[in-house]
Amino acid sequence: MNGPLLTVTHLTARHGLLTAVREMSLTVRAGEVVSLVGANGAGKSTLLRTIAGAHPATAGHIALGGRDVTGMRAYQRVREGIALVPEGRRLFPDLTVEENLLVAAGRSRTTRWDLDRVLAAFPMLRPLLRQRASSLSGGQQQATAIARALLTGPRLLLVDEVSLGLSPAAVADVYASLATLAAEGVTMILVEQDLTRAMSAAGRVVCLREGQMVLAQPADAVTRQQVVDAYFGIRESAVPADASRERT
Ligand SMILES: Nc1ncnc2c1ncn2[C@@H]1O[C@H](COP(=O)(O)OP(=O)(O)OP(=O)(O)O)[C@@H](O)[C@H]1O
Repeated sequence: MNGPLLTVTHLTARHGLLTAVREMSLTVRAGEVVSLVGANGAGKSTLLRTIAGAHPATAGHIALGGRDVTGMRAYQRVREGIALVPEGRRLFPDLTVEENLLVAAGRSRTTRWDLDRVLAAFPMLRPLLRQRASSLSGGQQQATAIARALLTGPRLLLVDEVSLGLSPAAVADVYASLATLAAEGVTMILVEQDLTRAMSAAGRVVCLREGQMVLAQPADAVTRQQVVDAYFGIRESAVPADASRERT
């Protein structure tokens, strides 16, 4: 089994007085795909952004491959191998798909992910290379944003809100490409609201609630109901122990 690639230790991140991520610890092994789920405001985006250096950590540590990156700026973490696809994707709308991709390719850490290889994982982008990003559908934009992140040669790919706002067909296309990346051993943390997708795409499901991790289980060892219960904070103990006796 591969060793840990990402180690998050007692991480706290705030927005002013609000603690969005509270003393969270999480380890992700090389080659692992983790789905991060949780209700709106649970802290998923803040966790991803803090790992990527787009938001400051108040306390705790983040290490990649054993190297502490907590004090590094976002661009330095890209060089270390952390790539974030943010919510809203943030493409350059006036540039073509190819230009958006090549912006990142110039900063690649490795030659492993060149344009051809990325396009093999995202075949839907090939006919779109000359189109301006502003003319793309949501699914095409998401594919471009993930492909752009891949061209930085990441060791860890973070994708916020993979399927938010996409049509069912676009979601299927994006997940087909993510499955290709997973098969190639790309380590990923995916924020996904769709629990069915979250559980089928990942090896492990991690659920956050109010800035804390309330479930972290192999995807095949947990039921959808258990994830839903963790999501809403419903515990078995909330069901009266004598409820079944009352019915008899
Ligand atoms: N820029 C900000 N300023 C102030 N508070 C913020 C900011 N961004 C997030 N928050 C708050 O931090 C908490 C965690 O938000 P975060 O966006 O990390 O959650 P999330 O699980 O990603 O939810 P969503 O699915 O809505 O994006 C929420 O209470 C949110 O209101």
